[in-house]
Amino acid sequence: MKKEHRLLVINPGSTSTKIAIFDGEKPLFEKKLSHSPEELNEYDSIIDQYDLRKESILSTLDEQGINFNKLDAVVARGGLLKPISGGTYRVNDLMIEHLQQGYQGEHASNLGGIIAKEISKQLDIPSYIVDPVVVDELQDLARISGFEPVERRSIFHALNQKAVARQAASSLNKSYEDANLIVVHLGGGISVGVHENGKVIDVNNALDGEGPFSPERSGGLPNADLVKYSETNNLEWKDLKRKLIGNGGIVSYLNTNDGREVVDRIESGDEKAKLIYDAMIYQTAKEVGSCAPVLKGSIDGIVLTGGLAHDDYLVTKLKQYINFLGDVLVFPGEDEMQSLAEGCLRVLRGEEPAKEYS
Ligand SMILES: Nc1ncnc2c1ncn2[C@@H]1O[C@H](COP(=O)(O)OP(=O)(O)OP(=O)(O)O)[C@@H](O)[C@H]1O
Ligand SMILES: CCCC(=O)O
Repeated sequence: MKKEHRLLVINPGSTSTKIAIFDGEKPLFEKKLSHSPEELNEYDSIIDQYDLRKESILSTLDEQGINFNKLDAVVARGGLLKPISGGTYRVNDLMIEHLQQGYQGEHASNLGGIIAKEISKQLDIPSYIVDPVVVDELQDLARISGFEPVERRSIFHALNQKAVARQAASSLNKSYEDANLIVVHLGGGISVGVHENGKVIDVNNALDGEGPFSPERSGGLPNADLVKYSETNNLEWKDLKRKLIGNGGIVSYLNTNDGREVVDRIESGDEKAKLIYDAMIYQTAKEVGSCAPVLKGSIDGIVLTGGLAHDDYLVTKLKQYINFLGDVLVFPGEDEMQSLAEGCLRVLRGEEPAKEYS
């Protein structure tokens, strides 16, 4: 029998580092290494967490008795690089430089490629990243913001959106390259992407304040009021960023980022929780609506995914607003580890060439 490729998969998130060993498509071992706020607060920047995260990966694999010499490749979630098209990229020196400097800002996934490269170098095997958050396939029209010095940027849940869009297209008996889909990732942040024939031609920048508010992020805010608020409170961008990303959205109104807690509060009669949660659903529906003309109404399906898509209350309400636009398909949660492994396997098996970051 042909030997399967064995992979180490690394996915650094804001409060955890997920790791897995895959034999082909099959996960042999998966673990979420949690990092407490106290532990992370000791570091000024995410890049400074490199040793902490790398050591916790290596010691966990060691405890599990994983034989590093049997690995064929390391694959990681990539970070805020230059805008690039979707696909699997070999980690190269320029990528490492840009991940270290945070080319488009700070994000936990900046550590993914760096740690992958370090481990793979010692084992003399290749390392890759797949569909990082900066995948940029925007059509030119979508880049225009309305104020010349500011260009719209594509920062979103590319890995999960692309993986789920492929599944949705296949369930519609289409190839991803032939399908027109609107994909709604409902996570700690919310991104709504227009997938036309295998390219995400428009999407809200879900990190830097476009689109609906979400459990942890404010989404788009009225410009003048935001500037007045920051001047009145004497806030620099780094302070404001902390309030809007991480402590914005539902957190700022209800002091929790947990959708399950909000739903429990609504069920026990909390009117404020209901108003805020309903408003998040309403804003998300408006964002979906704004995508329909991009496809000129030719929509094969609207796909709901991410953690909040597990919630029947949200899915039912959202469907009431958007059902008229087309069939709604629900793929709750995300499977980023599997998507990373599959992206790497497509390259190792020669089904797709590895892209070069340049
Ligand atoms: N069954 C559920 N019902 C309601 N909310 C849920 C359920 N499962 C997860 N959630 C909520 O989904 C949200 C996103 O969780 P998830 O863990 O998918 O996102 P994340 O990985 O932290 O963020 P992102 O997807 O933006 O990277 C959280 O508010 C979480 O509480
Ligand atoms: C918007 C990119 C992914 C995330 O941090 O939520």
